[in-house]
Amino acid sequence: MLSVTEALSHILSHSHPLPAETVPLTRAVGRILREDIQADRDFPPFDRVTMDGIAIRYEAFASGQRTFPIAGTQFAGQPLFSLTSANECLEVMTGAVLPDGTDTVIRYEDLTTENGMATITIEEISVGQNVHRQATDRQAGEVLLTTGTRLRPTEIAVLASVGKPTVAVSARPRVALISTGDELVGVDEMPLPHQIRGSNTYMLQAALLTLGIETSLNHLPDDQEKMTRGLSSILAENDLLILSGGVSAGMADFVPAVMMALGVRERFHKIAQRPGKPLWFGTTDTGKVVFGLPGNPVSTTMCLFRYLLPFLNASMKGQPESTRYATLAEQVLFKPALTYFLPVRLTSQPDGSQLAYPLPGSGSGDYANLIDANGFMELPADQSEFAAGEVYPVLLFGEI
Ligand SMILES: Nc1nc2c(c(=O)[nH]1)N[C@H]1C(S)=C(S)[C@@H](COP(=O)(O)OP(=O)(O)OC[C@H]3O[C@@H](n4cnc5c(N)ncnc54)[C@H](O)[C@@H]3O)O[C@H]1N2
Ligand code: MOO
Ligand SMILES: [Mg+2]
Repeated sequence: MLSVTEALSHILSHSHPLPAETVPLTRAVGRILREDIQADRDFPPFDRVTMDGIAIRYEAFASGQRTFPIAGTQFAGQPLFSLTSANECLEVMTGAVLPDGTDTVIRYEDLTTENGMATITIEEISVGQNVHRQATDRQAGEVLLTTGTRLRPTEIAVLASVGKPTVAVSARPRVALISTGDELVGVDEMPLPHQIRGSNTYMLQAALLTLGIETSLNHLPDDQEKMTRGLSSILAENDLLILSGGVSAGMADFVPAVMMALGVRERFHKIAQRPGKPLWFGTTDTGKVVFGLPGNPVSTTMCLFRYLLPFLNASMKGQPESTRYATLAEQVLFKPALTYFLPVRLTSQPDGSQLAYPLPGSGSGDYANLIDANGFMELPADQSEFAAGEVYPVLLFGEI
């Protein structure tokens, strides 16, 4: 059986880079940038006042002057004023350009004003205080964001600042999510005693939406013929199919056979892991990709984080995410020669480390257990005892 890393490299070898497209900035969050972004101006573009108060020439203060006639006011958004007399001051507001002829700002809390005069009431000031100097953060022409960056709200702010009403990002794959199983009913239906409401495709849809990927929700029954017909048209209209269920050893687990009948070549079936062992992966000659995720909800979730998200990231030419690690809080024993994805509750410690408390739950059907967990810890297959204090990689639910 394939190991986790072998399976992932198979999967990544079948990711085809998607083309770039231009989208409005207002729709770009979560998408992968496909152009380098330069600073069009210095950051900040002018000497920026950072406190409401008065601007003076430091020399005047250093020579003993404490009371300054107020010669005017420089508001934010007004063109540059000049202080004509070195012994006067200008009132200045946060966000304003520092007036020409001044170099230091004293906040209102440190002065009094009366009859058009400002008197500084503190003894210690430093030259240049309360001024955010032009170009101290970034210089015009500097590359701020590189292609492959996933656009978070903080990057959206940078794009707005440099004047990008539209931005080049990776096109999104056409993705169909397909639940299978006669026991499943819709979210708006009342299940009979032997039925359940399907949840996996909703979980997958939510995960992909955070990457800006829209998906269609589909359902097919455990009927080989109906499944073949349904999947044939879904395959024709999509680049990526993500199925849930129907991939293990049951008499109604038709997904691998149906896929092969539709010309999807099996690249692998089964990985030495728990949960998620029966993962099925296939591709067509035309470059379409099919993930047959195991139906048990914890397996589906684990396969999303370990395989599907890296695949999508590679297809959209995103910069690889760095591996996260945490420290196991308690001893764990796991005998089978399988990589064990253990649900854990991560807590930050005062020393800055992350402790992972095991939440094994009652198996891969126990998705309520994931409410308390905030990630999976990946425990290697060649070990059966995992001691408290050992450090292992973690997949964090909050990272998407
Ligand atoms: N004889 C064997 N039986 C099983 C094996 C095996 O190796 N030999 N593997 C087990 C493992 S491990 C897993 S994981 C499951 C995988 O099952 P399938 O992918 O075939 O999925 P189903 O049989 O259709 O369903 C399994 C389970 O998941 C529930 N399910 C399915 N879809 C959804 C959905 N959209 N939302 C919520 N829950 C869903 C379904 O009701 C079942 O309870 O097989 C083991 N069996
Ligand atoms: O490997 Mo399965 O995913 O235990 O239920
Ligand atoms: Mg099954």
